Amino acid sequence: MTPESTSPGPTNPEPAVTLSGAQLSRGGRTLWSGLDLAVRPGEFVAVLGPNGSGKTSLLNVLLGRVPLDAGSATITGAPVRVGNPRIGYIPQQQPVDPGVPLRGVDLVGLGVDGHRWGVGLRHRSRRDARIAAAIAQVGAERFASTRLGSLSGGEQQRLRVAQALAGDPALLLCDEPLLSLDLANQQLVANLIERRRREHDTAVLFVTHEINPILPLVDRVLYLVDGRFRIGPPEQVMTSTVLSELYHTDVDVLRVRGRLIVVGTGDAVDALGSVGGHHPGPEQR
Ligand SMILES: Nc1ncnc2c1ncn2[C@@H]1O[C@H](COP(=O)(O)OP(=O)(O)OP(=O)(O)O)[C@@H](O)[C@H]1O
Repeated sequence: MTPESTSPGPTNPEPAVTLSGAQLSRGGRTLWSGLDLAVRPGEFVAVLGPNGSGKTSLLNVLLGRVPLDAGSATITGAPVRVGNPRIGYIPQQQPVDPGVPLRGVDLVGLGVDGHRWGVGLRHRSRRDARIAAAIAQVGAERFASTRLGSLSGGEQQRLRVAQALAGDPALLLCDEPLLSLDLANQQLVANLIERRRREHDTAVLFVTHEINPILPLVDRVLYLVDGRFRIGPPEQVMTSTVLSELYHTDVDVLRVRGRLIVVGTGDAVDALGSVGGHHPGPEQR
């Protein structure tokens, strides 16, 4: 597959992300190779795959933290680099020690001037206004001045979203942002990301093990398995045929009340881990 977009223009804008012939090996293993992908502005791409398939490593490549072994990667037309202000990043949730003196408002502040360490915005009032706007965007005014370690996982995650949005990103990289959130907070965080995408044409690369909470939002899926991958709309990739090919074993994909249930057999049960929503939901338990 080759990146779909050619020369940028009003009807063919610069892709938010391009990967061309991208290859990455870690620990002596090729995670993926020959990866071609162009993500257009405003596109929502879910990145799925079992543990260790290279999803987080892909985000690290786009963040400029890990070099490709072959091929190239660009962000809004420019080569990847560390500290790219066009990128908003929501990392995997880490527990925050209650003793850490960082407040929500400080975390969001890093999103405003994090790419300009030691310089900051010229006018403090403008910086404060941007922080306040980002906090308001996620409805976190009530707890923004509280220490992060004293906040619930859902409250912390809202502030991480605010931090990622504060820099006005063209691309949002989200690493399992719904992990360990209850259903209401999953919905809330997914809606915040979706609103950003819709209102600002921000492209979204969303790493997840559970596609169901975001299924209505997803334009395309990038599914990585043991060095193999498929890219396409969910209805073309999340099928028994495609997943059986990727896993080299029988995998059934069922649609139950708008949810995708992935059922593997033999090794696939282990290989699938928590992939793609095969967990029994409350209604199946
Ligand atoms: N710095 C590193 N050095 C060596 N190997 C690494 C490094 N970082 C990651 N890896 C290996 O690369 C592989 C892919 O890791 P990665 O974190 O990208 O997977 P993932 O698909 O995000 O997994 P998970 O679903 O468990 O988060 C793993 O086998 C991991 O051990």
